[in-house]
Amino acid sequence: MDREVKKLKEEIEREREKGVAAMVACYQGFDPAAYLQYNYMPPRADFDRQDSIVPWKLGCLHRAFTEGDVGGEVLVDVGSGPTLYQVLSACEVFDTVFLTDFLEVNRQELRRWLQGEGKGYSSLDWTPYLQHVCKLEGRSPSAWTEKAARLRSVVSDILPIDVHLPRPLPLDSQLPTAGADCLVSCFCLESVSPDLASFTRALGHIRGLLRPGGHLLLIGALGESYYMGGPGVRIPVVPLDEAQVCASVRASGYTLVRLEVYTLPQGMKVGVDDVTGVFFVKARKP
Ligand SMILES: Nc1ncnc2c1ncn2[C@@H]1O[C@H](CN(CCC[C@H]2CNCc3c2ccc(Cl)c3Cl)CC[C@H](N)C(=O)O)[C@@H](O)[C@H]1O
Repeated sequence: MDREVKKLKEEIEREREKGVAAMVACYQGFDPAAYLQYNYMPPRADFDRQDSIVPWKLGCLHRAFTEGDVGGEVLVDVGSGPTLYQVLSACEVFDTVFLTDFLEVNRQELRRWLQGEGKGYSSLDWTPYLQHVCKLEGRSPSAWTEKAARLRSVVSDILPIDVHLPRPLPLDSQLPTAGADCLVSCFCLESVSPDLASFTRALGHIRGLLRPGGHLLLIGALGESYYMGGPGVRIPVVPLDEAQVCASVRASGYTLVRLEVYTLPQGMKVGVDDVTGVFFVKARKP
C-alpha cells in the first residue's frame, strides 16, 4: 500500500475516533428519568392507541419470539439503556439474559428495578408494559406479576458495553465461547454512531457476540438526526433509511430475514427527536 493511501487511511481513522469521542462526551449528560418520560409515557407508550410506538415495538418482538425459529439458552440485549420493554417477550424463551449499557446511570436504573420490590424503586412503572405483553401472549393481564418474577429470575448480569470496540463486552462476561443464541438491540447503534460507516462497523462488532445460526432482532430509528437525552442534552444520530439499514445488515455479515417499518403519525412527534420512522429487522448469522 503506497505512502499516500496509508496516510489517508490514518487520517480517516483519526476522524472516526474523534467522532466516537465526541459521542461519548454527549452521553455524559444522559438523564435516564427524563429519557423515560420523553419516550415511555403516553403518547409514545399508550396501550389504548393503535398507532402508538411502544405497542408496535412490543408486537414485533412478541411475533419474533413466538414464531418458532428463535430459541436457545442465552440472549444479550445490546444498549439496554434504562428500559426493560425489549426483553418482556424474550424472557419467556431464554433462561439466561444479559442486559448491557455504556452508562453506569442506566445500569444502575436497571439494577434498581431488578432488585426492587413494591413501589418507588424505579423511575418508570413497567406494570402496563408487563400487562400488555401478557395480553399478547393470550394470558390474563394479572399474570404481570409472574412475568416480572420470570424476568427477574432470568437476568443473569447487567454488563458495560461499547459497540465501537471489536470486543464490545468485558472479557470476563460469562458469555458462552460459541456466543449468545440471540441478540436484541433497540435504538442503540444509530444513536451512538457518528456516521453510516460507524453504524455498519458496530453491527459487525456485535455479530461477534452471536453464535453461527443465532438471530439478531434490531429495532431502530429512521430519518433521525438528533434526540434529547435529557433537558438540554442533544445527542446526534446518524439518519438512516430502509435501504441503508438493509445494506448495512447484509454488509456486516447477516442474512436479512424480515424488515418491518412503522411511520410516525403526527401525534407521536413530541419534540424530543426528529425521528420519522422505526424499523424492525429480524436477521440471522449464517
Ligand atoms: N458506545 C456505546 N455502545 C453501546 N451503547 C451505547 C454506547 N453509547 C451510548 N450507548 C447507549 O445506547 C443507548 C441508546 N438508547 C437511547 C436511544 C433511543 C431514543 C432515540 N432515538 C429515537 C427513539 C429513542 C427511544 C425510543 C423511541 Cl420510540 C425512539 Cl423513536 C436506547 C436505549 C434503549 N435500548 C431503548 O430502546 O430505549 C443509551 O442507553 C446509551 O447509554
